[in-house]
Amino acid sequence: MTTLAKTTVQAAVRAEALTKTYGAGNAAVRPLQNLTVSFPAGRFTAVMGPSGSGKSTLMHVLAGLDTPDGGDITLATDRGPISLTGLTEKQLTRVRRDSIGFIFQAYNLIPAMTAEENIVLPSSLGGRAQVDKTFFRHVVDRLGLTDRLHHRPFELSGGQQQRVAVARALVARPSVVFADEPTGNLDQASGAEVLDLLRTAVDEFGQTVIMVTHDAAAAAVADSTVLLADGRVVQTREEPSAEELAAAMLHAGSVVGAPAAGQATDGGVS
Ligand SMILES: Nc1ncnc2c1ncn2[C@@H]1O[C@H](COP(=O)(O)OP(=O)(O)OP(=O)(O)O)[C@@H](O)[C@H]1O
Repeated sequence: MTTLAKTTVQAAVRAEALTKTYGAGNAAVRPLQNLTVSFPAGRFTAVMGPSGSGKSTLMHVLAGLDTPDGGDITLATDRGPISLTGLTEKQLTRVRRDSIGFIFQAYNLIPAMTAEENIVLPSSLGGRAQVDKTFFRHVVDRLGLTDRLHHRPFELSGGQQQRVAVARALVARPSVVFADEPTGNLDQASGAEVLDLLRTAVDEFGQTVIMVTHDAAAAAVADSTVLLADGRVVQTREEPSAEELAAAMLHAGSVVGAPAAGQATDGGVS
């Protein structure tokens, strides 16, 4: 019991026995199959797995963008732990706005708005307290966006657009930042820059980052990696090398759903 309590306190997000099914009968797809995982606060965790293993579904469900069919999700926030399951849509919207940042592969910026307007948009919705100007300047400066603030997305490169999206996710100081393939559309140099910024968010701003990636080199930037296969956690690794992760991905692809001998299988990475 003591261990469980300690794990709960240290976890930024904990998911217990998540299930999710799309469709019915023979056409049913089960992207989450009794999935339990814990993401420690103040750390950078990568989520990897074969295509269709449930990574994006997990991110969306953990971030309150989609609802699981069963299981529990607990998010540690400034106001204490919040269970996402059972919240009304209105309550969920508030939790997303106040405690969650999300970075999408396709940036998802508002085309008619400047970079600055995009960055502060979530913070200005719903009567929320305005963004901390000092922190805004710090983030924008660290992300190299100071002289791009008045540009619209179409006037920015892909890498710059993703940096705006990273700034948007960080400025409100959410409890946790989810990133779903944030480097998937970027060239290698821009991708490395975004990864460096996510690392900075953890190391300098003390934030929690959970990132889905297909790229073993990108995952190696994280502190630990959770490997999914067939809707379950099959392995967790602390500070793995890119080579170890590439080998683990091959293994997960060939032994879908079967935990590797001697590996952690409870989903806990804290
Ligand atoms: N809205 C949806 N409706 C029906 N099926 C869905 C939906 N979203 C996801 N799926 C299915 O659920 C499974 C898991 O999808 P998910 O996107 O979570 O996998 P993934 O690991 O992120 O894959 P990839 O690496 O290819 O992005 C897939 O078979 C997918 O087709």
